[in-house]
Amino acid sequence: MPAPLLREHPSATPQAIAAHIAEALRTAIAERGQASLAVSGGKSPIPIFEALREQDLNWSKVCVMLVDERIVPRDHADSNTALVARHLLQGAAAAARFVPFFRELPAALTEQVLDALAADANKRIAHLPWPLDVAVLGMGEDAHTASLFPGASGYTHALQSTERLAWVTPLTAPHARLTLTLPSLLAARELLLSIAGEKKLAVYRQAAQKADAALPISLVINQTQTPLSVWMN
Ligand SMILES: O=C(O)C(O)[C@@H](O)[C@H](O)[C@H](O)COP(=O)(O)O
Repeated sequence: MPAPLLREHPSATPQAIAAHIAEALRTAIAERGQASLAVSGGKSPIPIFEALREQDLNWSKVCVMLVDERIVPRDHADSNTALVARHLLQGAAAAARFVPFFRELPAALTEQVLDALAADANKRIAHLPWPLDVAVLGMGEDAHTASLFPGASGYTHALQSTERLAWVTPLTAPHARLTLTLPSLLAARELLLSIAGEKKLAVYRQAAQKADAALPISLVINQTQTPLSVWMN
């Protein structure tokens, strides 16, 4: 039986997901005068971003940040910051305030440098409206979500840290990352998870059975703190 905070939306369209996000942001603006939205990178959110930017919303009251960022320069093909700039912060949505985790990058990413980058990024996001109103999550076929990659260095810390953000170096995906920690994701007022395709659906179904740190998304699904809507297609 699905957890009480979990709502599944089969045959989801990017428009339906965008309408749901926009409604939550409008409510936040009406109640608190501003809204905060964290979005995932990767490929699947692109149609959602393009539908969301068309929503009727007072974008100047919306703060946008990433759920996770690959530690690459902004002009790198894998930059989530560039992805958001290209696909979400366009038209009326360009009025949103986007807060990047970093600007300049050091040449070598030692653990010490990663600690300093994470500390600096934590400072950058310290003044944003918090908890997040909405966090939009994706999922990989290894059940990672945000940059919570099973077995990665930094993973256990990112599951437990009281900081908003931490670094993670995945074994199975390129680039060291900065990611919102599990506690800060679960502190959001609302979580959305978007998954597409049979393979991801099977992983989701398996992860829905029980919380297991080997399947990071299971820690988001099997929690009793935050409403989670799952959008499948
Ligand atoms: O890598 C990132 O930047 C992510 O935020 C990550 O968690 C992503 O959501 C999944 O890897 C799914 O990625 P796709 O949408 O590309 O399948």
